Order: sequence, then structure tokens, then C-alpha cells
Amino acid sequence: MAVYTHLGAEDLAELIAHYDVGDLVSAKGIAEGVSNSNWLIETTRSRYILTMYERRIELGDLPYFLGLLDHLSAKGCPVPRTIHDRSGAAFRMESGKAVALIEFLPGVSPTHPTPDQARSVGKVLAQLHIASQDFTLNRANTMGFADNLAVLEQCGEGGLASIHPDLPAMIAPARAAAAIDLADLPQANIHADLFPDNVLMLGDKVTGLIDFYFACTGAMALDLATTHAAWCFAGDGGYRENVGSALMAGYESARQLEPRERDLLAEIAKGVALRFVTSRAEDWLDTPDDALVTRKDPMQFAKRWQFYNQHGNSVFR
Ligand SMILES: Nc1ncnc2c1ncn2[C@@H]1O[C@H](COP(=O)(O)OP(=O)(O)OP(=O)(O)O)[C@@H](O)[C@H]1O
Ligand SMILES: N[C@@H](CCO)C(=O)O
Repeated sequence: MAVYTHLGAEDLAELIAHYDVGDLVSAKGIAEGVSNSNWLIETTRSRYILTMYERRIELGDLPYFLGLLDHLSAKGCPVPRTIHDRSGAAFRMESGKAVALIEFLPGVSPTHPTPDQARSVGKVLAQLHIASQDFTLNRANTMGFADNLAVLEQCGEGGLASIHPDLPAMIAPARAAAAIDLADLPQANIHADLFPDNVLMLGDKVTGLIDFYFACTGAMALDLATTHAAWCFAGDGGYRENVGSALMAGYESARQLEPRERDLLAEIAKGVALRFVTSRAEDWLDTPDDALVTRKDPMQFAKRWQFYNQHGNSVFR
């Protein structure tokens, strides 16, 4: 479930009255997502998503996240606009927590993406990279390869082994990934978590990229490798070659990779796999056994690390 805070009808109506969006007609809590509380808001004028930021998000990062949405949507990327309140503010404080109202976009997240859907997502990702380069704010990646190593070391071999006996073996490759320098690769403001559940689609058309709360200034190749690792594997862990090549072709139809990016892609994809091993392992150890939230399996990405390690750059040709 993802409504952590109860907001009554009066609270919501009073909140919505701060925006020039018509009168509140209905508000429904949204079950998907685990980080924040989200409501689907309907007013006499349109539909919106109201998000209350519950955890993990620093208040100081909100101008970056919400400003990036406005920057990208003004350039025609399929991302939701932030609705500013009557005083022009992109977010407000409600019951001590930050809230923002964003545009509702149609579409559903694919559960078993087709090659054509992957091609569309690849192209939109490249367009986002081109459009985000002149966004004037910056945010450092807080889930970089060196950060992952520190978190895995903090989980410790014992902690990792309590999740799965093969997980402690991921510390050594995380040390190797921490030494990779991405700073010399072409940079942009990147999504950094573009899993299928963060993409809304109607058929093969991308109607929305959402959940920009890991967005940061970083290497475009890191974003492409993240999207590859998130989209191109079946539920049983098998690599879906046709989805992978469509994603790459879609990306390069809008932005050609430089040779130095292509040469590093497999190493970056291994680092990316470790980033999700890390955040999932950390969440696993932080989540009580009886919590209602379903924990995501870090081993899924340990297997993807093995895949990229075994096949190297041949995956991306
Ligand atoms: N702009 C939007 N238009 C339409 N639906 C949206 C929009 N933003 C969010 N949603 C819906 O709300 C759900 C939760 O949103 P989101 O993934 O941002 O939540 P979250 O709690 O931050 O997620 P996570 O825990 O995955 O980080 C999405 O799965 C989607 O169904
Ligand atoms: N998309 C991530 C969660 C956010 O980092 C995962 O599937 O592990």
C-alpha cells in the first residue's frame, strides 16, 4: 500500500483550493509504489496526482526533481508537469510533510514489454537526455558505484548471507565497480531508475515517464545501462535478446552513442546490477519479516551481474 498519511476530505479540499485547478470532485489513494503517499485527484477541471513525500526524499532536492519535470515537459518530453500553487510554489507543506500536485498522464506500465515497446522507451530516453542537458540545476547521484560499495560493506557479509548465501560474493565486484570513473563520459540529467513500472504506455507509445526521485546529473550511458538491466530480462531471469536490441536501436535512433560510452557499457551495466543488489539488500534488512510491503529480491540483480560479466560488450552490439 502507498498511502501512509490519512488526509480527510476537508484537508484535501483545503489543500486543492491553493491551486487554480477547479474544485475537488474525488480523491482516491493509489496502492502502487512504496516510497510516498499518492492520491488520484479529480477536480471539476481535470485529473492530477497528489504526492506526499514520506521517506528517502530530501526537501532540498524537491526543486531539482520538480523543476526537471517542468523543464522536460516544456521541451515536449512525456513527463508530468508540476502544478504550481497560486503563489507560484512547486510544493507546499501539509501536516509537516511536503506535498506536490502533478499532471495525471494516461497509460499503463507494461509487465512483459514487447520489443516495439522497448524501442519506443529507448528513443524517449535518448530524447530525455538531449532535452535535459541544459537544465540549470544539478544533483549528485547518491546511489553511485562508490556509495553502493559502502552500503554493501555496511550490510556486512553476515547480513548479506542472511538474505542469500551467494550475496557476500557481490562485495568484491562492487569494489571493482567503485573504481570506474563515469565523470568523463557525456553527461545529462538522467532518470536513473527507469523500470517498466515507471513508464506509462498506450500500446507502443510512451505516454509518461514518472517517479523521477532518483534523477541526478550523471552519465547518459549509466541511464541507458539501467534501463537495459530493468527491461530486458524475463521473469525467470533469461535475457530477452530481441527486447535488448530493440531498446538499443530505439536509443540510437535519437542519440548515437560515442565509442567510449559503448566500450564501457558492459562494465557500467555490471555496476548498475550491483546498485540494485545494494538497495534491495539494504531494504531487505531494514524491512521487518511481518511488514506488509513485498520485498524485492536482490538475487535477481546478482544474476543480471553474472549475465553481463559472462557476455561482456557483445550484449550491446
Ligand atoms: N503523473 C502520473 N500520471 C498517472 N499516474 C501516475 C502518475 N504518477 C504516479 N502515478 C501512479 O501512481 C503510482 C505510484 O507512483 P510512483 O511510482 O511515483 O510512487 P512511489 O511511491 O514514489 O513509487 P516507488 O515506491 O516505486 O518509488 C504509479 O504506479 C502510477 O500508477
Ligand atoms: N526500481 C528499484 C527500486 C527503486 O530503486 C528496484 O526495482 O529495485
